[in-house]
Amino acid sequence: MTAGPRVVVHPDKQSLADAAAARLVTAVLDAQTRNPEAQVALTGGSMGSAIIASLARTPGRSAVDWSRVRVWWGDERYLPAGDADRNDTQNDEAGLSVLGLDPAKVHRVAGPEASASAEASADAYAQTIRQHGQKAWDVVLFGVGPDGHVASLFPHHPAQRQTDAIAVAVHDSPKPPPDRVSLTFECFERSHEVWFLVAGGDKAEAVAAALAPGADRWDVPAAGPRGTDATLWLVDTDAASALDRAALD
Ligand SMILES: O=C1O[C@H](COP(=O)(O)O)[C@@H](O)[C@H](O)[C@H]1O
Repeated sequence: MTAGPRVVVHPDKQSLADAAAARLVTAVLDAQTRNPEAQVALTGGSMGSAIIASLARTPGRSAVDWSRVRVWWGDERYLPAGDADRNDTQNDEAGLSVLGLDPAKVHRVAGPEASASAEASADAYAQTIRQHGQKAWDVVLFGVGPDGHVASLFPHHPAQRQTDAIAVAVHDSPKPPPDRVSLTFECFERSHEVWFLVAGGDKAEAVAAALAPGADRWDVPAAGPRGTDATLWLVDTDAASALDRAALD
């Protein structure tokens, strides 16, 4: 069973990031009452860094035992460690280190300097998830591209159709860089909570398309992932502008 999408509209990008950060603190605390460790999958892009920056500033973060949080990425651009275009680098620059995570529990996707190919990196990441992952992610964060992509699962891209795998190599990505590693839809199915964080008018059509009844993930990947407990669309007013607001209230 999965939870149908629920939309929460915030006035602007900053208040969305701040509210999502506060929500994440609560979700992590809850997860740590269920299990020894909380499992969180981070995301890149504009909102992926915005939530980390807000988290690093929120006083409520001190309530969490961050040494009991295991951090993953839903996708990574297949670039060398430290490259400014990597999702983890952008999250680091936003303040990830301020949280006090245990570096051994921060699971980064290997880049070309540490793996023979994106395929080898995807296999190694899947292996690490098998070793350390619990039965399900507690929270998976997604940004959404203007084309409706999530993680590195793009519309009409064959990597979307990979089954029987936790992680997949993505080549010829329509958004640079061309080579990436992404977790699969199959893997994201094991999520308690899935949160889409979306700000900006350039994302409005993608948000409306993903939330349209009967939306197909092949056309709009963001229509795919759902949590077993919650599927939250945390959006700002601009990103919500193509939604039928009457239907949201
Ligand atoms: O390439 C990617 O894009 C999305 C969204 O990025 P944005 O800058 O349009 O917000 C991101 O969530 C994803 O993780 C990433 O690799």
